[in-house]
Amino acid sequence: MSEKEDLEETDRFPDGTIKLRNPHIAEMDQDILYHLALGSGSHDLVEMFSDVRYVCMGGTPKRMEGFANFIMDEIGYKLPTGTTLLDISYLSYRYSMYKVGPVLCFSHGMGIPSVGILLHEVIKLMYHAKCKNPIFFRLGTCGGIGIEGGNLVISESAVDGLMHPYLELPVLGKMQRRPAILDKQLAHELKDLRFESDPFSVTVGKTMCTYDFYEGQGRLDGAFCDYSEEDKLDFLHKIHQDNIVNMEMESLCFAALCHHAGIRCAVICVTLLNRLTGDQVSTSKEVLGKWQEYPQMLVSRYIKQQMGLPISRPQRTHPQAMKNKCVVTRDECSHQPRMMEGLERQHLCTVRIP
Ligand SMILES: O=P(O)(O)O[C@@H]1C[C@H](O)[C@@H](CO)O1
Ligand SMILES: O=c1cc[nH]c(=O)[nH]1
Repeated sequence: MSEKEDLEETDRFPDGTIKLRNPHIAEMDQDILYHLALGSGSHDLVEMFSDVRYVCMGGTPKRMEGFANFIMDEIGYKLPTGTTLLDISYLSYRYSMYKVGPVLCFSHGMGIPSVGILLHEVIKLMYHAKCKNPIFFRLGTCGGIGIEGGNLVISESAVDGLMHPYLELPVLGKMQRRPAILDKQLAHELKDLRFESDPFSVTVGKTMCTYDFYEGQGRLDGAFCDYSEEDKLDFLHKIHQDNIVNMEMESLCFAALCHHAGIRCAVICVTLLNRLTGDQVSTSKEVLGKWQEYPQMLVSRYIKQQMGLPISRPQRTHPQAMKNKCVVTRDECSHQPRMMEGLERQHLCTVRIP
């Protein structure tokens, strides 16, 4: 299988709108985006979504609602008078979806089947709405391989659990393969948006995308386990030597479907732990919540930069996060610090800032 790495102008129409690689859709009277509770007949998708330029997705509804509120503040977007931020897809009871000006936020659930279904419908949404040159981001969590918890990994490429760089899907009784290609330039542009003062490192590297959180990622703490700790560590060290820097569960499908649709995309995940030293996610929920905002900080800076907004001001806190508490690196804080469990380069200061 050989496929070009870079997207070309011909992957989209000259005006930047999506070329759908499915001749049947244009022939249909209407297209029901069932899992989004939207349809091309029931909704004016051009009116609702044609201004979308950035599509951001991550596992949980709470994270993506938090991101929608965060990006609203960051880009200074005001909702139309008399409206509040609503989950546009609430009637689907599957995924959540928030729109903040040119930014569309989705939750995608866990794993390849869930993100795959969502991507089919979001790509069709981009097509029906005539969105121009949309960029897709996955803002996720992952296990670091040789990277401690609370740091960022931007995927340069994605492989499955057998180190295959493509998504496999049985279609009509035959295995279909789609190369999982991510936009390397976008990955490095995002990395360059890290500030010195950020409490996290950013690694651009190869991601292993698995079909399971437990045995699929070589954990010893699932309901079942037929291998020893030595077997596990042999495997993790081996893939580490093959330049795998993290493991998660969606990047392969995300990269493959976006690339097939001619859409630039990036996967930015925060590590929840270093898998070379453990399996259980034992960091407090409060700290995990804060860590999950780190990918949002980079993506927000990218969006602001693209929109011509200033990004030089270091973001000290996230509105959803510490509710007016000072969250800065230890060196920056003049208050009396209270050290937080699991944070090496940070602390949560108990002083409220106005
Ligand atoms: O975006 P999320 O945090 O859902 O990404 C990873 C991969 C799985 O979906 C999940 C497993 O805990 O987290
Ligand atoms: O170890 C981890 C942590 C988050 N998500 C994963 O898929 N694996």
